[in-house]
Amino acid sequence: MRVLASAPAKIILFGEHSVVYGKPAIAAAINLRTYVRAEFNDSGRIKIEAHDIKTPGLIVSFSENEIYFESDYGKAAEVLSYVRQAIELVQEEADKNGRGITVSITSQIPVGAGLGSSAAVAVATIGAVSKLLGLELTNEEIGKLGHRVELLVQGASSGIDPTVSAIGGIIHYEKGKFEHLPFMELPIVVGYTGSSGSTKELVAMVRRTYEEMPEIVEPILTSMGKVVEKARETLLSELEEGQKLARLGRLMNINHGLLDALGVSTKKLSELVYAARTAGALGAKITGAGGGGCMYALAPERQSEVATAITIAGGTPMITEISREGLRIEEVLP
Ligand SMILES: Nc1ncnc2c1ncn2[C@@H]1O[C@H](COP(=O)(O)OP(=O)(O)O)[C@@H](O)[C@H]1O
Ligand SMILES: C[C@@](O)(CCOP(=O)(O)O)CC(=O)O
Ligand SMILES: [Mg+2]
Repeated sequence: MRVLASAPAKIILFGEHSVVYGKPAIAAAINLRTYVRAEFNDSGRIKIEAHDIKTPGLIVSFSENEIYFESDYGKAAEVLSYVRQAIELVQEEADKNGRGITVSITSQIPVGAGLGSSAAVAVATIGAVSKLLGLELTNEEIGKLGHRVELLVQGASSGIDPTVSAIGGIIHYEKGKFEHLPFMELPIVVGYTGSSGSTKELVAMVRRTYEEMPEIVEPILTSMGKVVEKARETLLSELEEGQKLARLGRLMNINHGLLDALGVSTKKLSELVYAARTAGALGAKITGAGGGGCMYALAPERQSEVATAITIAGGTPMITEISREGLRIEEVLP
């Protein structure tokens, strides 16, 4: 039997980082996907084929007739820990870990770019392997298992990314609970700096600042939570479309400033944010953990101008759409 599953990337519209501290956040699935194929093999082992992951450079040294491999294979193996944990959790749930399984991954999502590649790979793996092992899980349950994977690998995770990747659409999320917000096409442009940041490290960095200066960081996190509530209110309001987007844009700019105050922006991210605003975006901010990765801009009728401005500022623009669908089983072959 062979199963092919896919799960989408996301952008965090409002509230990354503060969501880890129990504040609300809003995220949307977008139409870039990670595909995971799972099938049984006869080796009795788990085999992972990750086709899009760059491993640290290969280092070899030679003497007269010997080759010595000096690469850090520990690091390379660590990169696959989301996939490994996802497979192990499903095996536990299914109470089956006898048979060999081959998991093969291809992905459209840039890695470490704030677009939730870790959650998408975990959710798609859980989706494919659970189906292979005959477990009947809902997408919501798969999102919860994805959260456990992120907690195991990262040490901390709010769970918003695996939730939105599993169920799709636009969600308001707080402490493990979510609500779908009305679906709307948001005129967004994502700008990729080309560099990456590790969520695990950035979340730990914010935690250290919090512990060192709680009296300063707590009010920042509280303000972020308030920005999110205002954004939710705006999205649900009867305001005319233009006014709604203008208000959301202003809230994005405030949210970006607060993220910058937490220290998760970079020079390049800020340059892309300002380039987008100058080109007419109503708002622009980081999406995801920061430290590199992506920003996004809200740019009704200005998407192509903003995309050009992002290119000129040295980034890669991506005009993406919100995805209604979360985890999808693409194909089951006997
Ligand atoms: N296609 C993939 N195959 C295997 N692992 C992946 C893939 N995409 C992402 N990952 C895992 O997710 C990690 C990146 O997650 P993270 O630091 O949370 O950034 P983000 O979720 O913003 O991309 C990678 O280092 C790798 O461990
Ligand atoms: C920083 C955070 O709020 C979002 C991280 O998203 P990403 O892994 O950078 O795509 C962490 C979390 O919510 O668990
Ligand atoms: Mg992640």
